[in-house]
Amino acid sequence: MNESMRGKREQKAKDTSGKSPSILKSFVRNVWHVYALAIFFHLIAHMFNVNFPNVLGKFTDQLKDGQLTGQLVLQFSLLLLLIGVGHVVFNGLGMYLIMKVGRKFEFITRSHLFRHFTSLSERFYSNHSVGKLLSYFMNDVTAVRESISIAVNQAASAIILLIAAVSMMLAIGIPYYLIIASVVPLLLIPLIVTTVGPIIKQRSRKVQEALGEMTETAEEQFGGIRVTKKFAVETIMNERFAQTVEQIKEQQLRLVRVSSFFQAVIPFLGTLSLVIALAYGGYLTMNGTLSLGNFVALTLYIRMLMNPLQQIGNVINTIQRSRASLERLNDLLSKTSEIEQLEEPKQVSLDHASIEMKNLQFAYRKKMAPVLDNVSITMKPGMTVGIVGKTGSGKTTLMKLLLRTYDPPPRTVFIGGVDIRELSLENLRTGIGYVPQDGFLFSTTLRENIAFSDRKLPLEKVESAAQQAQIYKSITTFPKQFDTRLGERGLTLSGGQRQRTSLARGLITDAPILILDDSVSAVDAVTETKIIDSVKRARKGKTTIIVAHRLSAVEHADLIVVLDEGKIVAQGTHEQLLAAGGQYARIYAIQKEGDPDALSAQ
Ligand SMILES: Nc1ncnc2c1ncn2[C@@H]1O[C@H](COP(=O)(O)OP(=O)(O)OP(=O)(O)O)[C@@H](O)[C@H]1O
Repeated sequence: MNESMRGKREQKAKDTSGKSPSILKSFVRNVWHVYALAIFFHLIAHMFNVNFPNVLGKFTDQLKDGQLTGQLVLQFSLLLLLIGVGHVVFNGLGMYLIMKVGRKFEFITRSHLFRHFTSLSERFYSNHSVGKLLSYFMNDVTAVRESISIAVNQAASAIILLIAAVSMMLAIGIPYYLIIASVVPLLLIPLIVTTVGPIIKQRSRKVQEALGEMTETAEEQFGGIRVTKKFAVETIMNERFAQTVEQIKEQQLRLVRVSSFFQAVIPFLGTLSLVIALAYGGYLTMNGTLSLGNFVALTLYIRMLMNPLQQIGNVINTIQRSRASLERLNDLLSKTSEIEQLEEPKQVSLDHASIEMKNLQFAYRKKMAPVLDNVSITMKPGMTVGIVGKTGSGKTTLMKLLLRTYDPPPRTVFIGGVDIRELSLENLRTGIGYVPQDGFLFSTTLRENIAFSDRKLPLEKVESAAQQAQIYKSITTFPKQFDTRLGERGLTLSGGQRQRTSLARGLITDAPILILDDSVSAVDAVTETKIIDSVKRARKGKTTIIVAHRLSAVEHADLIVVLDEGKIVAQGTHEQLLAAGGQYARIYAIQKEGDPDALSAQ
C-alpha cells in the first residue's frame, strides 16, 4: 500500500470517529424545543408583567375621577398580586429550563473534551501546557455555557419585554410619537454597553496583569532578599519595585476613568428618558391628549425597560467573548491524534513475537536533526535486551517508537514480522508493558495504583507484583498497607518507593513484552540487584527490554545495545562488549570502580 493511500485510509478512520465540527450546533439541534418552550414561558411571563403599569394607570384614573371604592382597591390589589405571581412563575420556569440546558451543555462538553483529550497523542501534550488544557476545560466551556444560558435568558426576556411593553403602550392609547421620543435614549444603552464594555474588559485585564507582575516581582525579591543585601543593591531593587507599583496606578486610573463614565452615563440615559416622558407626556396630559393614568403608565414602562436594555448590551458582550471560546473548543475538538490505526488493523500474538528495527531514523520535528539514526536491532522472542547510552542518546525515544507513542517511519519497526503501523493499537499497547522512569501515581490507594490495568485483580497478585518490585516490605509497614491512599501525585512516598510502585504496576500486567525504561534509577544498587533478579525469574521466556544507565542492570541480558547520539555504536552480550574494549568496556571499568552513574557523566 503506498503512502498516500494509507494516509487516505487513516484519514477516513479519523473522520468516522464521530467528531463533530461544531459542538454547539449539534447540541442546539437536540435541545431547540427546550429553548422554544422556555421562550414561550418568558412570553407569558411578560404578558403578565406589562399589565402592571397599565393597571396602576387605571387605578390613577379612578382615583382622579373620585370613583375609587374599597371594593375596587381590593380588586386592584388582587389583580396586581395575580400579575406578580404570574410573572414570577412563568419567568422562573423559562429561566430554569434555559439554565438547565446550559448545565447540560457544560456536562456533555466536558465529558466530550475529556474523551477527546485521552485520544490525543503525546505530541499534543508536549505542545500544550496543563494550564492551557485546564483553561479549555474550565474557562472556555463556562464562557460558552454562559452565552447559551444566561445570555439567551436575558436576551429573550429583554426583547420580549420591549416588544410587549411598546405594544401595550400603543394598545392603551399612548401616542406613538410620545413612545418613540421617550424610548430613544433607552435604545442608546445597548449601544454604549457594547462599545464601552470591551474597553472596560481590556483595561481590567491589564490591571490584573499588572497586579500579577507586582506579585511576581515581590515574590522574587523576597526570595532573593539575602542576595540583594549581600550585593548592597537595595536602592536599585526599591526603584524597580516602585516602577511596578507606578504601572499599576496608571492602569487602574485608566480603568476608573472609563468605568466611572460608564456607570454615570447609563442611569443618565434612563433619567433622560424619564425627563422626556415627564416633559412631553406632562404637556400632552395638560392639553388633554393623554390621560393621567396613561401618563403614570408611561413613566412606569420607561422604568421597566431600563434594566433589560442594559442587559441586552451585556448579552452582546458575553456572546462576543464566548465566540472566541467556542472557536478554541471547536478547534481543539477537530484535532485528531496523529497516531491512527488502519481501518482493518492486523492482530498478532505478541507471546512469542520477535522485535525488529530496520534502519530506523527518527526526528521529533521535520526540520530537527534526527534523534535516532540508522538503528537496526533484532530481538528474538523471549530475549532480555539491555539498552544503554549517555543521557539524551535516544533510548526513551526508541521505546516510544516501539509503543507507537510517536509514529516510526513505515517499514522500520516490526513485531512478529508485522509493521507496527499496521497492528491494532490495542494489540500493541496491551501486549507491551511500559514502566517509565518517572511513573505518575494517582491520588488513590496503593492497591489501585498497582492494579491500574485491572482494578479487579486479586490482592495476592498485587502483593506478588509488589514483592517482585521490592516494595512489598515498605508497604506492609504503612498502617493501612495496600489500602494506603497516596497524596497528590503520590507525594507521601519517597522517590525510590514511587518508582518501585510504578514498577509493580508494570510487572502485574505480565505482558508478553515488558519495557523498563530506567525504572530502577532511584533505588540503591543492592535493591536494584534484587529487583533485576526477581524480574529475571518472573519473566523467564518473555521478552524484556531494560533501559539503564547502570550497566549492572543489564549485564545479564542476552543482548546489549549501546547507543550514542542516536546511533548504535556497539551491540552484543556483556562478555562480547567487554572483549571488544570500546565505550562499554570503558564505562564498565569506571562503574566497577565505584561511580555507578559514570555513563551519564561521559
Ligand atoms: N518530545 C520531544 N520533542 C523534541 N525533542 C525531544 C523530545 N523528547 C526527547 N527529545 C530529544 O531527543 C533526544 C533523545 O532523548 P531521549 O529522551 O530519547 O534520550 P535518553 O537516551 O532516553 O535520555 P535519558 O537517559 O536522559 O533519559 C534528546 O536530545 C531530547 O532533547
